[in-house]
Order: sequence, then structure tokens, then C-alpha cells
Amino acid sequence: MTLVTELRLRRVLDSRGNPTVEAEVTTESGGFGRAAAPSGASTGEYEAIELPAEEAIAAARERAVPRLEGQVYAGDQRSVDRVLREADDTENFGGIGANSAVAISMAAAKAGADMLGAPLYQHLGGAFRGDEFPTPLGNVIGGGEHAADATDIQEFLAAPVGAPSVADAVFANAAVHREVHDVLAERGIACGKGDEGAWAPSIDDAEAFEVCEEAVSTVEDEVGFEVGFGLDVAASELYDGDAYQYQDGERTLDEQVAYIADLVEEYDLVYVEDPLDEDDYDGFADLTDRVGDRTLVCGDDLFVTNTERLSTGIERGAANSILVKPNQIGTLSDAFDAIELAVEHGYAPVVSHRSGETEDTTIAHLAVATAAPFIKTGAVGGERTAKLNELVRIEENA
Ligand SMILES: O=C(O)[C@@H](CO)OP(=O)(O)O
Ligand SMILES: [Mg+2]
Repeated sequence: MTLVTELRLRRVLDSRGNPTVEAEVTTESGGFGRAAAPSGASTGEYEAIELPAEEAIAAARERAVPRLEGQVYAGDQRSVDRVLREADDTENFGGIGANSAVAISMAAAKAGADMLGAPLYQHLGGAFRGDEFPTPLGNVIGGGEHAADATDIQEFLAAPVGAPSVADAVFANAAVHREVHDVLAERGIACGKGDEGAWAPSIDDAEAFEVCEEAVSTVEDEVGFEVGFGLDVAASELYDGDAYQYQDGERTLDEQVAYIADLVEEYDLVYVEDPLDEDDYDGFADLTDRVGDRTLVCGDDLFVTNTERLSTGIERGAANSILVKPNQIGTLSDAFDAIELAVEHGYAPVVSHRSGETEDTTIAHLAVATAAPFIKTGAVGGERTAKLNELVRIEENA
């Protein structure tokens, strides 16, 4: 039986050294699942609320634990997630915190899978998913909110779209990451890393494009399959309510659309995330109109994994892809709903990590289970390789 008999919550460290929520679910016949919440730095205004870890744990202990222990079945994910929403009793998980909610939701799913003796992706519906695996997008240079004194654009992402396997893709991204360092060194540029393990040199975006292009093409020659690159502009962080503020000056709304369209053309970008502010559906629609036939225009802060915001985007032709972060919306059921709605309307779901992460590998299973075409989960670093190596294992065993 998968009746939840015990739910434990504790504070653990995330990759930035901040406290985050870890949940452990035990079932009647000994099934066990453990999961931890990630945490964003460039968070969207419309995301579910992350409470301070201590506060989220206290609130969940008081309001959610009594409704779950002895009451719900870990294998019945919809019920677990419904009870979390009822216990929270707000629109945005302001009551128990999306960090408590997502940790519990993911831990329950793992306990359900454990009971079945099945890998998590299979329990999450992956038995009939086909034989496609997600292509990993690997952050190789970055700045924005993830590193001080670096690029304006938050992430330059290697995209090994021609890789014959997940393993080949994962190693190609790591090779681009290494090559970027070599190109920077040749140019006499020393640098450290940002929150996600990407290099964070003190260079402008124009130079980062050059470095990235060079590194990607070197690796492409080495591996013999297509490796492109893409961006997470995280444009809401650059927008001051009036214009986009870059180190080299500002761009108006129209100039920003034209700038991104030019970049897509010049660098053959395969992916552009949050190229415009999180409230600018019109700008997203305009850009999608211009370049949506040749690249993925992805909404992260725009959609925040929320089906209502995605519905608005679908109506208005804004973007053709959605970033899916379970902690942005609070439960796995909600993340699934967003993926389902996206797929139904031809929007590509891209399952994603956060800049603050743990060793938790749930998103690797979520991406495989839902046959998401892409997963964004870094290129190197323990909390990133936890997911990448899990993908390699899943591919081998699936
Ligand atoms: O903007 C993003 O897509 C994410 C992950 O790369 O960053 P953060 O978790 O800081 O929101
Ligand atoms: Mg983003």
C-alpha cells in the first residue's frame, strides 16, 4: 500500500549555501521518497511564493502534514497535490511556501515509484513516452543575476541539437564549457564561475557571442554533429519599465525585438528564452512572428509554468515554447498540466533547473516522462551533473 504514513521536513543546503526544504515521505509498506526544493535568483514576478525555509517548514508541519499522513496515497499524485493546495489555501502557495509544496510533491512521487519498484520517469507516465530523450541545454557563459560584473545576457547555452544520444550531448556541452575557458584564456581573460557553473568573465555580450561561437564550432568539428547555441536573456532583469538597460546603452521595446531577431539570424540561435519583459506579451508575439519558424522563443518569467499565463500566450501568439520549473508553480501536477497544455498547442516544453539547486534529480525524470524535447540543467558542477548523469543512466536503462 502506498498510504503515506510519515512525512518529514528539514532544512538542507542548496548550491549557493542557502537553506532549502527537503522532504521525506514514507508509505505504509515501506516505500520511501526524498526530494529537495531548488531556488531561483532571477525569479519571475508571477511565480509561486518561496518562503524562508524555516518558515515554510513550520507552516507545512502545521497545515499540510496532518492532512497527508495517514490520509493520502503516495501513488495518487493528483490527490497529494490537491491536498497541498487545500492546506495552503492561497493562490500562490504563500501559506506553506512553494518550496515546502514542491519538495513534498516530488518526495511523494518518488515514494510512489519506490513502492512500484519502477524508475520515477515510468511512474510519472513515461512507460509509453516513445524513444526520444531531451537534449540538454548547457550554460557555458553567463552573468545577469547569476554573477556580478559579467555579461548582461544571463545565459549563453550550448545546444547539441545533432547529438545521437543524451550521453553524447552531455559530453559535448562539457566540452564547449571547457573550450570556452580555453578561448577566454587565449584572449588573456581570467574569470570565475557564476551560480550555475557557467564562466562569468568581465566581458560585454558582443565578445561573449564571439567566444561562444568559436567554442561551439570547435567542438562541433571534434564531435561531428551539430552543436548550436542559444540564450536566456532574462530580459525582465534588464527592463526598467521604460527600456532595456545594457552596459553599452539602452534599447527601446522595438529595438529589443529587432536586436534579438538580428541575433537569431547572425548566430543561428536555436533557442531564445525571455528575450523580452515578463509583461510584454505583444513583444513576444511580434518576435515569434519574425523568428518563430526558425528558433524556439521560450517564456520563463513570462509563463512561470502557469497554465493561465500560458493560455494568454497561446491566445496572443506569444512564444512557441515554455520553460517548466516545478517550484515556480508548486506541484508536479501543476507542472504536468502546463506541459500538457503546451504540447496540445504546439509549444515546446523545456524542463529546467533553478540557479540554486541540490543533488535532486526529479527534473531529469520529469523531462524523460513527458518526452520534453529539451532540458536546461547546466553543463558542469555537482548539482548540475546530478541531473545530467541521471539522464545518462535513464537513457542506458530505458
Ligand atoms: O532564469 C532561469 O531560467 C533560471 C535557471 O537558469 O534562473 P533562476 O533560477 O535564477 O530563475
Ligand atoms: Mg530564465
